[in-house]
Amino acid sequence: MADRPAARTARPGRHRRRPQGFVQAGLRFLGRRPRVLCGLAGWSALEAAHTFALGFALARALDDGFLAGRPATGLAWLAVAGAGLLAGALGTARVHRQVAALAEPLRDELVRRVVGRALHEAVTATGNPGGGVGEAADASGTGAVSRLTHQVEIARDSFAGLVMVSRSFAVTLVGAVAGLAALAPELLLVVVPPLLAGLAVFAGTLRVLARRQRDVLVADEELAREAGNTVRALRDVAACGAGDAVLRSARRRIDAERWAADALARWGIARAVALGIGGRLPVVLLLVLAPWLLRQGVGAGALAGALTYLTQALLPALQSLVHGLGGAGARLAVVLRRLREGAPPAPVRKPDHPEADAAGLSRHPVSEPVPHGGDRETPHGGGRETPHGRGREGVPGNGGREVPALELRGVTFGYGPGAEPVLRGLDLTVAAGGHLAVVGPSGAGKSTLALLIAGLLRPTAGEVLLYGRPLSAAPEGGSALLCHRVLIPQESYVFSGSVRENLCCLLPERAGAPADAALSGAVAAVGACGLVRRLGGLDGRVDPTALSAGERQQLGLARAWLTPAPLAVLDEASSQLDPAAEERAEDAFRRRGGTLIVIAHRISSALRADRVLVLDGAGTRCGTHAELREHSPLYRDLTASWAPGPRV
Ligand SMILES: Nc1ncnc2c1ncn2[C@@H]1O[C@H](COP(=O)(O)OP(=O)(O)OP(=O)(O)O)[C@@H](O)[C@H]1O
Repeated sequence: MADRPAARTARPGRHRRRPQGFVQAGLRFLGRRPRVLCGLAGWSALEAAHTFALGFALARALDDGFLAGRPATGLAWLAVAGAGLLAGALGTARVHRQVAALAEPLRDELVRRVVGRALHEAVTATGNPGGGVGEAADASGTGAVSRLTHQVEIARDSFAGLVMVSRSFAVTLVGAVAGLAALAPELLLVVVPPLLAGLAVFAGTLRVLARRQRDVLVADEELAREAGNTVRALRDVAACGAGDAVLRSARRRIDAERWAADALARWGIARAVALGIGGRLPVVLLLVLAPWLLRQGVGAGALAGALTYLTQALLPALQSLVHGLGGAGARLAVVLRRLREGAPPAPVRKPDHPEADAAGLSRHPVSEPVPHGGDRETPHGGGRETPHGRGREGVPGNGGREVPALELRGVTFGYGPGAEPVLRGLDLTVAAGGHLAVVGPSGAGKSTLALLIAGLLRPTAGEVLLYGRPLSAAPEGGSALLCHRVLIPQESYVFSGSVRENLCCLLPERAGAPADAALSGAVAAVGACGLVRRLGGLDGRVDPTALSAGERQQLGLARAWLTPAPLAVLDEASSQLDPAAEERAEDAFRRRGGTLIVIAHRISSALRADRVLVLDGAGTRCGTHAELREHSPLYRDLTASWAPGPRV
């Protein structure tokens, strides 16, 4: 089993609030309904009479009727038992109505509270009590109310079940004890002590059993929620290379659930012991002590009647009580606690990025006031140096040599064993903090190079090193590389969800939820404020089909800008933006710090870089703009064809 301590610490349902709150609230609720309670008691009395008649009439039918040679009397007593059965059935039917008269008002009261609170929170969260509730708040409010009303339904059913089992046990106990006393008081001496002992064992372990049951319920729900989320997000998980993280998280949930189920099973023994002592031991004692009872004058019919009380009434009622209180009771406690606690209040943040504020982004509250990584300054705050800034990148390697951000050593790559290689024996070094533009004619292998740098393709020969570490050492799939490099392709992947979700999907799990300021800063940096404002802010919905290619690129750029990866590779990632917007986006990545590699399609992009790599098969060269203008005929041709036109 995986790390059990983790499962323990994350153990669900470890609630500190004392359950007396619910008991008191429940008693107050019942106290306000005396008529219903009286009706319930009256019909329950009819049921108790039925239980009484069950054993008593049978005993009389035997002792006074059939065993005494008076079959008519015996049959008459059996008729009494039959009438008791009918009366009991009538009582049970009426009891159901009375229970409904208790459960329905409970549901109404809970629904009223839930909806009232959800509305209140929706209005205060938007800070607009005048009725301007935002679309996002609207949507989340509706979802929350729908979830909570579903929980209310569960609470109602659990409450009704709880009332039924506890009432039924009480009624059966009264009817059976009265019947035993009427048959022969000696029978009580045999039956009542073990019954009380069993009840005491059950009562002693009830609280811990309910807690264990609650743990299982909560763990079960969390596992189901995780599985549901994973299934819905499969495409995103694959796209973000988050398979390992999702698997780890699912394993944690499974372990937590297994631990909770094991613990419940262990405590389930206590339940079996209570049932054995309270329900089965009296039967054994009755049989063992039958000779003594007969000597005390207890008739054979009375013994049969007592056995009937035990096996037909008390044992089933005790079973229902033991299982019902553990199951429905625990479910009710969990649901009521959730309804009482509701969603945590959403703090409204003050805007701290002027541009973002102008875009109206910071007005949206965050659900959790978690900063984006405790030790991480936002890359966007007031021009501060970033974690992926040159300071961190310029780590001297062995022998005092600064480790380059990227090294390609004799890289050859072809799409298939027999295919002509796209790249052949390519050597390239990009210093930490450097800015390289890659140019070349269509089909030269620029995107292939970007994929090799990102570790999404593996070289046929040679080696790619990121910050001195060979990519071949990183596990296949890319998720382990998310902290080192980010690749922004031309076709930006945007999915249905909130703007926030679209921005955060590449962030490493351990970084936690980023602060709104960090998200707004990323949006502002790449010039996407107008777009995000139009979408409704950070919690606005994204419909990929309703966005232009350029808008999708803006979201992709902001998402990449936000990551802590020190190496950013832009593969024509701003090709759909106008030149000014593209310059702004590239500029944002340069100011972000770290190393930048741009697959360029405009001369302006190449001019902004420190160095340019011209991919041209055997004529591949790397140098400054001026050097290449002098030594690379292809570069001269390309720059001539670029100016003044926009594309190669
Ligand atoms: N998945 C693939 N399978 C087989 N061949 C491929 C694949 N992807 C690209 N190629 C081929 O590899 C070569 C290089 O393609 P690549 O996309 O890297 O070029 P590029 O320089 O980025 O082109 P462009 O500027 O048009 O995007 C091309 O001949 C292309 O047809």
